This record gives sequence, C-alpha cells and structure tokens, in this order.
Amino acid sequence: MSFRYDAAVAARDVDVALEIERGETLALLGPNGAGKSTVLAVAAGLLRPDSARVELDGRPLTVSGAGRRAVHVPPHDRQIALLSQEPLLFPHLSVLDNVAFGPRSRGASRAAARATARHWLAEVGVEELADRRPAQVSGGQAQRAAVARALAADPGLLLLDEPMAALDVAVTPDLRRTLRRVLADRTVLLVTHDALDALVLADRVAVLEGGRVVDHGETARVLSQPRSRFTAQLAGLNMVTGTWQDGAVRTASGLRLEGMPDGDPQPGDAVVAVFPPRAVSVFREPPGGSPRNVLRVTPTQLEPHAGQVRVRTAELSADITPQAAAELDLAPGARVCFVVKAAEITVYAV
Ligand SMILES: Nc1ncnc2c1ncn2[C@@H]1O[C@H](COP(=O)(O)OP(=O)(O)OP(=O)(O)O)[C@@H](O)[C@H]1O
Repeated sequence: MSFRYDAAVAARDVDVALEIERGETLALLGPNGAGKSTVLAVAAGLLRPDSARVELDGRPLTVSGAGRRAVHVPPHDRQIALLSQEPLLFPHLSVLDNVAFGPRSRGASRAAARATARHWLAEVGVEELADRRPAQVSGGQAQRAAVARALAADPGLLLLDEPMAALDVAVTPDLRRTLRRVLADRTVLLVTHDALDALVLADRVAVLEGGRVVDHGETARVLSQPRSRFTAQLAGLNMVTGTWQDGAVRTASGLRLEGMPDGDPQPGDAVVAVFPPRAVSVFREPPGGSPRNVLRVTPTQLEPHAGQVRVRTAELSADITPQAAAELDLAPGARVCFVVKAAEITVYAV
C-alpha cells in the first residue's frame, strides 16, 4: 500500500512530510532527537499530532488541524505493524503463539493462525523454535520471531524502529539479509542510524535534523553525495556498482574490485562494493607488489575533514593525512591512484 504522511507535533518542533510508494522501503536517518521516533509514533497512531494528514492507500488514519474534520484510527485498526529494537514477545506464550496472535485476534481459527505463524517462522529461519518460550531463545532468534509476528499480521505498512540496534553485531548481517528478502515487496518505513541498513534495505532515504527533512532521495545518492552534515559524517561511503564475476566486482568501465561479500552473491548478480574513505590510500603511480585494488582517478576537490584531508573525485573519496597530501603534492585535476585493500571492501547484493 502507498503511505502519505504530513504531520506536525508543535511541542517537539517536529514537522515532517513523507511519501512511500507501494512496495517501497524508505529509510529515515537522523541524529538523536531529530524526530524519528516521533514520526513513527504518529504513523502508528500512538501520538496525536497538532496538524496532520496521514493516509494508507488513500484511507485517512490521522487527520487534524484547523478546518479539518478530525480522524484518529486507533493503532490496532491501522493495518500497520511496528517492529521495535526489542522483540517484545509475550513471555507466557510459545514463539508460535506469539506469531499466531495477530491473525488469531483478527478472527482466524486457531489452526489457521498457527499455520500462518509456521509459514512466517520458516520464512525468517526459526521454525524449529516454534514450541519454545521467548526466554528460551537468543536475542537474535527472538527478533526474528518478532519479524515473523509483524509479517503474520499482513500489514499494509511496516514500521521498523532500529531493528538491529539491540543485537550482537555478529548476528546483524544475517538478520539484515533476512529482512532484505522478506521486505522486498512491502511498503516499509525504516528508522536507522546505520548507513548499511539504509544501503541494503532502502530504496530511498530521508534525513531528519531538528525535526525537519533536510535531505531526501535515492539511497545511493544520499549516502554517496550527502547534502546534510549528519549524513556526511554517517555515510560519505564509497560505492562502486557492478556485477559479481569470478569472485570480484566488475564495473561497466571494466574495472575489477576484490572485496568481501556479505552473503553469497552469484555470478552475474548486481552488486555494490562499499568502502569508507579512510580505507583508501592515494599514490601518484600504481604501487607494485601484492595485487590490490587500484582505481585511476582525477581529484576534483581537496577539503579538510575531521583532521584529515578528504580527496574527492566525481564519485569517490579518500581521507589521507595532511602530511601525505603535502608529500603527494596533490592538486585537483592531476591524475592519481586510489588503492584499497580487498579486506576493507564489503560487497552487497543490490
Ligand atoms: N515524550 C516526549 N515528550 C516531549 N518531548 C519529547 C518526547 N520524546 C521526544 N521528545 C522531543 O522531541 C524531539 C524529537 O525526539 P525523537 O525522540 O522523535 O527523536 P529521535 O530522532 O527518535 O531520537 P533518537 O535517535 O534519540 O531516538 C526531541 O527534541 C525530543 O527531546
């Protein structure tokens, strides 16, 4: 379903308009206090804004403000599911019955609700835990069960509030991949601090600062050419798109980049190689020795960045020390080599 959101909460100085098309994932990025949770709370029907028009597939969910006939659909009747940082499973129910709870409360028979629950537990890879209590599973498994519970409710819009934030970093890549698969054709609003979540999961990104949208657009553009200070700090990531061939990323211009795949890309898959500017070394000539990823580039701009010099080309950035910049006698327009170790490059399917 498509989602239209335009709401102001005066007491919090949050005034945001967003649109999410059917089947699209929008990531909402922003620093602490930017207003992300406020947007989620209004969307979920947990907070009443002063002035608003919020619609799911044309159905008004929240309408308020001068001259408007007020509408407030209660949270359980919005066709919206919210997945929080914590799984929030009912401790006294089995994992299966936690997931069956949504369909059951919408009138499904016990058998039908359990069948739906089994389906979604299998989809997120924890069907064997169906009979356990939440206290008997790990944090990552409980969060998978919470994803299954959200999907079993068949929501028209799924709200994800930092779904990986409370988990051990060791389990996040796996859950991120699962989310990527199960969210593919859904309408999703994802709140995250993590540029990789946005990169892997979102079609578009909106950046909030001080309660306002300060940047929005396609994920790759917002993350690679950030227009807000927050995204520049958070992201500014280098991203090189291509296809996966012979264990490396092959770009349209014929470049070959070796990196560490996140997941199991197949030959011919569209992929993106991601690496931070600090992982790039800059040379005048290609260095000899061990085979490394060498990109011949022409810097367009040199600028101070967090005590380093950020060397920008049209598409890529490198952070080097001021001494290195001086020794290389770098100047915009002079060709140089960007060199990146394979271990510093992560390759994602896109
Ligand atoms: N319950 C509340 N009552 C009053 N003001 C609040 C409340 N919760 C948040 N605020 C204020 O509203 C503004 C937006 O906060 P919000 O929690 O939506 O930001 P956020 O982007 O979700 O931050 P975080 O990343 O820290 O969760 C902030 O100025 C905050 O201080």
